Amino acid sequence: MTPNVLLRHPFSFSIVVAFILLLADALVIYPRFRSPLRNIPQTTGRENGRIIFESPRGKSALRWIREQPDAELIRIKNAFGLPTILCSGPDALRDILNTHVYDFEKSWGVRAFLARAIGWGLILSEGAEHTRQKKVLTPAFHIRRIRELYSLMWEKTQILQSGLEADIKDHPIGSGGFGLVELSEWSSRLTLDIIGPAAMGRDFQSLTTEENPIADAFLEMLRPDRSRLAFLGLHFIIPESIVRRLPLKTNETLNRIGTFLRHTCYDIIQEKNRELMEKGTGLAEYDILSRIVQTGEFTDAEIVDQMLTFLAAGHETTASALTWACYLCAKYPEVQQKLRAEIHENIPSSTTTITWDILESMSYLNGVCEETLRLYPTVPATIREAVRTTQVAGYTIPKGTDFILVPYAINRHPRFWGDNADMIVPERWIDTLPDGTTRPNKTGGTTTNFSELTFLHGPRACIGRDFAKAELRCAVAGVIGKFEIELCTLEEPKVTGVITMKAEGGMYLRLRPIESW
Ligand code: HEM
Repeated sequence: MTPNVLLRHPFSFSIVVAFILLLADALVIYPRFRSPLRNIPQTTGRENGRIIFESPRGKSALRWIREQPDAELIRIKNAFGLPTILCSGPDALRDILNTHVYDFEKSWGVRAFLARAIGWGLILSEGAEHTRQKKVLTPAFHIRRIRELYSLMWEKTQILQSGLEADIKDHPIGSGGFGLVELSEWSSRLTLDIIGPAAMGRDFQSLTTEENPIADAFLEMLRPDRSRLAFLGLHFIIPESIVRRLPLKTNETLNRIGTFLRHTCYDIIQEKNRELMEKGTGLAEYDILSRIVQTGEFTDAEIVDQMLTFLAAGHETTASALTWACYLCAKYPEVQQKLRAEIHENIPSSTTTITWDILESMSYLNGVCEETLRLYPTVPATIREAVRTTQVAGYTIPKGTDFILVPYAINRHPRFWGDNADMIVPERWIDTLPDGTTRPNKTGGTTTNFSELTFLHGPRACIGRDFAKAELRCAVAGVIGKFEIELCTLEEPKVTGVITMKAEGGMYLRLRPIESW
């Protein structure tokens, strides 16, 4: 179309001009002169897309935060030049996680992707429905209930010890009684065998059986490889309803595993319903499922989704934390030795019965677990979208603005953690009282809760936080008490993972049993 043609067709001309003006407004005038986001400090270049593929996820965010240490918010351009906002200061985090928490939701595409793996349970519910579900489910995670589970957690940790001893014998390395052990799969099996009975009264026995379809299903579903990451990335650009119809192998795998896990959960729920009919409402209140069934608040289909959520969110996460705790102990032998001394002082042998007050009073154990969760937050990044125009740290945020929250970066922010933010310092989490005794503290010596985002905060915080911390304490005490651990290479493990932080190719470490414990 030449200009002459346009002048002869004024209507077409106006449409073209209007289109050019709209484009110029959207790409140049609005972002530079009118957008309420324009005053937020920004990074240079278009770097957002990296966050999905980089290793570790959150590395770039940490760099941006360190470049602008006092910023509450940082503007990043995504692959299409549109802004995504990184939350980097305590006021912004408070607004998003507490004050205006329901003005933010996880974007639809990512929720739809996650739903195929973890069901439409609590994690993916939003707004009033989330408030309702959280209210009903929270009592099942009361600290009193968690403490009742310590004996189950310790019993399973003892089974893990036997499994590791056998593995060491089968895979000797060098002289001196060491064996080469891949820790991440053992950790996964341990946490699955704890969440099974705790969540649904079903012992999957994955620590003792070679073939375990449930454990294998989760391992396959969450297998961290580039095709899975690329598949996740697709959900940011193509609607999920289209992605799920593409002839991709990942679609086939997710459908197959999803159907298998759903059927398994459904069968367990039917069993639980029958038990409830037979015994009336006096059903043992041991597992989370029994409690949920007895509330009468959810349909069977909804309970299947909640169970899938608890199984997925409740096992890979803590397994990852245990794996990184072992890695850190191998990397820092002085931390390992100090921790073992505390464990042996408080728990005379691996066959001793433990109680929650013993485990919860061990300051150094608490410090090592907290530092692991800080340095290797299982969920290194998560996203939010403003579902209405709102305010964050004094900035007006238009509806539709995308946000990223990056525990990996916040947890290593020198503004909160000082110059040694990247180092493991368990002592941060220990208070020394005037009489010289020590006790664990909850903030790592920082002045705000928002210095650590591993479990987030506020109404959307992880419901399983106390559960995970108890489980981690038990498992770390059992493994470090019973085994000396060494690195088998000085090379840093490459961190990967679709949602959680995993070591690429597994976490191979050298282990030697401590016979005297
Ligand atoms: C080290 C272990 C764990 C870590 C680091 C962790 C981390 C998180 C994070 C960051 C979230 C918020 C995600 C978001 O909103 O974007 C979350 C939510 C959640 N987690 Fe965990 N989690 C852990 C263990 C567990 C366990 C053991 C369970 C269950 C037994 C669990 C169940 C959930 C549920 C149901 C939610 C949704 C809460 C809500 O939206 O209200 N998590 N977790």
